[in-house]
Amino acid sequence: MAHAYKVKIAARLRPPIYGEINDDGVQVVHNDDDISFISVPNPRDASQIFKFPLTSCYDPLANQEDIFENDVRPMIDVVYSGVTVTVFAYGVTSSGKTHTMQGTKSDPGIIPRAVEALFEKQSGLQRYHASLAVSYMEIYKDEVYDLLVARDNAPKLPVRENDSGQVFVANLTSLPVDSLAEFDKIYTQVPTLSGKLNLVDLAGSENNKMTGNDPSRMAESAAINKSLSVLGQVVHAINQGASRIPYRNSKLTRLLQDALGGSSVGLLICNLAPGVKFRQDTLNTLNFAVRTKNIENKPVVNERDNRPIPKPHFAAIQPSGPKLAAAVLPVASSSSSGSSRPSLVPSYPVPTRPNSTNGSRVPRPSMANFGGSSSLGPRLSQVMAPPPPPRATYALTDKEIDERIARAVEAEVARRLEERERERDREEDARRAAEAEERAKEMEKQKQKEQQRDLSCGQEQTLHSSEDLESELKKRLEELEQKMFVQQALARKIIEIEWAVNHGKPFQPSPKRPRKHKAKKAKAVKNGSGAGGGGSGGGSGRGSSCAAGEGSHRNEESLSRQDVLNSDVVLQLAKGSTDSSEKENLGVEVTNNSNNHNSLRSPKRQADAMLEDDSSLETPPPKSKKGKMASAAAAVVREDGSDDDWEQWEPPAPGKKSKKRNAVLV
Ligand SMILES: Nc1ncnc2c1ncn2[C@@H]1O[C@H](COP(=O)(O)OP(=O)(O)OP(=O)(O)O)[C@@H](O)[C@H]1O
Repeated sequence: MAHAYKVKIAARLRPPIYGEINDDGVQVVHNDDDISFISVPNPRDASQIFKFPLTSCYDPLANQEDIFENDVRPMIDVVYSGVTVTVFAYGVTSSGKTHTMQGTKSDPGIIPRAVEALFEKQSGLQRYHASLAVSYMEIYKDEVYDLLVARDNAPKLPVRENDSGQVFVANLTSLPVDSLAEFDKIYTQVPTLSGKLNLVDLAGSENNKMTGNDPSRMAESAAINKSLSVLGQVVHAINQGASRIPYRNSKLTRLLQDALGGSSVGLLICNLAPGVKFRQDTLNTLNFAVRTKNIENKPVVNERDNRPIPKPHFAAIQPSGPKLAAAVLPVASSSSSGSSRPSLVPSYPVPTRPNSTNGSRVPRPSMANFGGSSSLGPRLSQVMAPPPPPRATYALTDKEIDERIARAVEAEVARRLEERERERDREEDARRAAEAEERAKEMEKQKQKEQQRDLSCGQEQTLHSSEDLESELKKRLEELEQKMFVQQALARKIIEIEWAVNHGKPFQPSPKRPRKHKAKKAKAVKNGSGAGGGGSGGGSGRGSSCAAGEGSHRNEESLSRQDVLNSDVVLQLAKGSTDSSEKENLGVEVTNNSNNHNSLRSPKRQADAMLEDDSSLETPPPKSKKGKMASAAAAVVREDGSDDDWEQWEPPAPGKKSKKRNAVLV
């Protein structure tokens, strides 16, 4: 919750200028107990004195520096905390508003001093950087004009409100008053504060009787009166706790909205003209001041607090001061002119300040108490009564209130800065977290890519290795198959030789296998009946043709088991059979040298030759019909050698045999 901060009110009574009578119609009183107030006799009853205790009361001897140092310079610090500050001068024509706000070259007022202070403060900033820009506008006949463009074609500027409820003048020129280029360079890197100092010189609050009969001036005065009237209505509505504040009824109040119940810190300087001549205007001005000082702003939160102020309103105590009611705004008509036009009062030499020894007092903040929520009514009523209120009735002095307000503002500013710091830290953390997350995602993607690459690489390798393995297996299989064929052929021969030896009969090669079986086998192999199929197919193929069949297969197993009938042994047998007698016994005729050649060949070539010669391994022919081939084959495989069929089988006669063999070998 933002701290409520009341509008500060200062009153400055200018010295009489040339031609004016110093009749003590209005006085600034500094009591011994350091209470200052503005004293104005009741115009209708001089015995009655109205006393207006305000935040600061400056007598005619106060100079520009006093006002600036006491009331304005503290606001500069607030501006640099990011809070909008509005200082506006209010008073009757020629009361000294322009003198207070602008001053002269030799005696500069609040505006040049404030700008100078802003620069001083800016150069002293270490942690923050600030840019300064100036806008200058005039409200004339309830229209806003930009004073930084040529007057001839200056358009009327609209007053608008942004999303956060801040009122601004659209298209108003804003000129940088420092090197903006340098600021831009570091703008994005450092935090910036957006404070605003509104310095407002209002039009005279007098009635338009003094404007004469000039129609143009009358219209001008009416517009001024209207805006000042609305200003009074706004102040009144705020004090009443009204649900609707008529800010929009005039451009002036619209633009001062922030300073009147908004988020701006406000300082109202009431300029007072001396003498009985201005007494009624002075009362009007001070009435306005009294009502305005009850307005509470919230410098931090841009929200207007329309809640009723817990202090009795000035109007509520009007019965106790019947004369005061007439002095409350709106004012009656009088002569008036815009703030930018020259003063109606000619300028005269200003009296110099006398030495302090002559009893005049340096203006200082009033010590009068106005801060208590219930102090205004009694105080005002006491103001109406001759005896001043006892000191004890004031709970706090102005100084204490000022200190409290300053502390509250400082605390709020510190809180806001901390909040911004935390916000920045949070943003930084969030940014870092987002970056880390991004990096993690990136790494994860990279990892997945690498994994995919490795996987495809491994698959390729596996594929290659499996292809290699397959071709290797095929190669080995072919070799084994070839060996097996060789062994089968040899085994068959051995069996036949053994049979011939055992039966004392000459070796007679098996009858030639029919050609068609060979073709079948080739077809089977071609159809990919597999290695096992090749082996068994080959065996059966040959078995079916030579009647060796399973028997030869079993013998092949036996050969491989005992490793006796390996190719060397077989070759020896074959070699040994070269003897002619044995040749006769074995039934091997060397009529064809190809057999001898075969025995001298390499195992592979021998196998090929044997296979080729396999045609000579003729199975004993069936006795009768084809159907007996199977039983003959079964007889061959019996190990006990008691094969009736084979015994019954007679090798062919030599003559027939050679004929047959020739037929086979050819
Ligand atoms: N404190 C002061 N000390 C000396 N002279 C002053 C002081 N205040 C005002 N004056 C003089 O009084 C005359 C009127 O003052 P100024 O023009 O500032 O009044 P104003 O309120 O701005 O009038 P307007 O409403 O017409 O703009 C000027 O000549 C100015 O020099």
